[in-house]
Amino acid sequence: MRVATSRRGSSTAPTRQRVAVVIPAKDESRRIAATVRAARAIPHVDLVLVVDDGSEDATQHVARDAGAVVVRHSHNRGKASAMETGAAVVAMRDVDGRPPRMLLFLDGDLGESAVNAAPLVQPVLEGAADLSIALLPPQPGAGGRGIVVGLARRSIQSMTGWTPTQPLSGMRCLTREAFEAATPLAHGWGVETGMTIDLLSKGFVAVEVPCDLRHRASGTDLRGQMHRAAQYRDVLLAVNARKMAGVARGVGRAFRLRRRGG
Ligand SMILES: O=c1ccn([C@@H]2O[C@H](COP(=O)(O)OP(=O)(O)O[C@H]3O[C@H](CO)[C@@H](O)[C@H](O)[C@H]3O)[C@@H](O)[C@H]2O)c(=O)[nH]1
Ligand SMILES: O=C(O)[C@H](O)COP(=O)(O)O
Repeated sequence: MRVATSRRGSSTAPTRQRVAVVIPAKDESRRIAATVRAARAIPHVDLVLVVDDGSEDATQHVARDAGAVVVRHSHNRGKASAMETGAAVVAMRDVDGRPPRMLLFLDGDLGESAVNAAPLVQPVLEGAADLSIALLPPQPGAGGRGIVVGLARRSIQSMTGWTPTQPLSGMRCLTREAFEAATPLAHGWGVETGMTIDLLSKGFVAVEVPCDLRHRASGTDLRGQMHRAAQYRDVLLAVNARKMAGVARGVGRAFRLRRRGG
């Protein structure tokens, strides 16, 4: 388990704590049933919510038949938006007098391997971390050259001091407090990078946890390269927005100090 060098670990009571799995899904009808069934088998999970992000296939029906609660965007809005919708729906289904459910975000294409995300729950449940991020084994057919991953890793490193191994990994478990501190989420594929920067900057603790997960990796074909270009764009936008916000905060602080001094 790799631990970020940041402070703070929230003290989530281990008893009665429940976990909601949130699965953003766009055109995942081939794998979503196996993913949902496997997610339901993860200890502490009592709700599996699929957010169908404007799919053109039967994702919503297949997911419902497999036992998920399903909500749907009528138009595609991107992964980050699906995550926000999912968290809002979980909040509506939380019960008064019980702690809010922890959130476990899983991709829709994990299939049966989704059950192997279970080790993400424990560090957050025990309060050792606020955010746990899955470290995946090498994926068959993956065609990445590390360009997007490198951009995200270097950006997180320079802005927080922590060097994640897999900065784009979207399989992550976090407390509701941490999720709320990370909103509004960065758009689209920038969501993981933005979330990690925001949470570590605010003193939350992140860990990376090895999980034996398999997903549909992007290849080297045109589709794969187009996908990476979109990822690069979104990660860059997320990082630049946070850098600008940092500059604005610095200017504001200097201005206030000057006024106080004068
Ligand atoms: O508009 C979209 C596109 C995708 N998805 C879902 O988002 C998840 C991840 O998408 P995927 O196509 O599998 O992307 P990958 O490139 O394989 O994703 C890697 O990189 C992303 C960041 O760029 C992370 O979000 C992922 O967790 C990580 O597996 C899947 O469940 C998709 O169905 C949406 O909800 N809306
Ligand atoms: O295939 C991948 O690992 C992601 O799409 C990121 O691509 P990258 O190789 O440019 O980092």
